[in-house]
Amino acid sequence: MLYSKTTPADKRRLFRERLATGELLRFPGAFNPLSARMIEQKGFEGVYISGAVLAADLGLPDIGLTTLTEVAGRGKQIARMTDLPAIIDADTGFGEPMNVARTIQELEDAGLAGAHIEDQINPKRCGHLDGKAVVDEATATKRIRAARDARRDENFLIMARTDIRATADGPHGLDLAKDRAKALVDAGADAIFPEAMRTLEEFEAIRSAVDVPLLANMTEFGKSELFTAKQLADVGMNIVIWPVSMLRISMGATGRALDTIIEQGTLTSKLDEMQHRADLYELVDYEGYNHFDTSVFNFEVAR
Ligand SMILES: C[C@](O)(C(=O)O)[C@H](CC(=O)O)C(=O)O
Ligand SMILES: [Mg+2]
Repeated sequence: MLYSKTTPADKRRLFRERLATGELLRFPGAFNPLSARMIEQKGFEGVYISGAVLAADLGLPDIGLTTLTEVAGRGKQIARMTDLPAIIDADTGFGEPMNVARTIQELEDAGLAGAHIEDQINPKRCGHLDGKAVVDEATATKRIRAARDARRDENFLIMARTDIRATADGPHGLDLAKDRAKALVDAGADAIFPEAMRTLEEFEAIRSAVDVPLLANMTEFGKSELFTAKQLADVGMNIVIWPVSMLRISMGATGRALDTIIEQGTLTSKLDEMQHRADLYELVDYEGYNHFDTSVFNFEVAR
């Protein structure tokens, strides 16, 4: 009832323990606090909070328009609704290394279990678009050092994302990614997010280059093929995200429902696709609020 029973410090500790097993942890993207509860209810290991979704939710493109205050605020709303660890997309850290330091402390205070900071130039763009540019190694590693120095809970996971793969075609791009990943680990990154890997072999190449947990991004309509959790586990990935997928599914369904209203004047034909009132009430633990007032939940919901 109300919010997570697990403290942020415990979430981080438990997350680190789970990550240390080397198994693949599945982090679907929560597009709002309620969907984080559903991710937990279904039995996933964690919740991902996407910058692209946060921007899209505000009707904005994913080009670094959202601010630290907005991202930390939404991250807090989502993280507090689940006992699962939540990892948030901190883009480029919202500025210079000094800003990265403040970002990490704000995200710790917001109850997140970790964040990724990427090596794109400001303003950043979606990792799966063409024409990205990255900062040089010295600047990228400075961001990660600043993040490490700033955190007060050593279990807060600092993940470095590198976008360098897509800046060059073919094997050269992959070599750049391997070198950048190594440099980021040397700078103190706890984990690496190699962005826009094209094949399983590319994930494998990063796996053999560094010895820290690796994240695979299974975003749709992008540069990576969509692999199964099993395929990614088999090449040694440790976290997989479906960052925007649940928003895409929901918006797709919403568009079809709006068309149905236009065509049929009613949503009766869509009832089976809807989350039932009873399921919504269960998800928000309506009944639990009787603890305060026994008249809060005193009705039956017919399915
Ligand atoms: C992971 C990502 O950074 C995000 O913000 O969710 C995006 C996802 C996307 O735009 O599909 C990215 O890969 O850049
Ligand atoms: Mg992003």
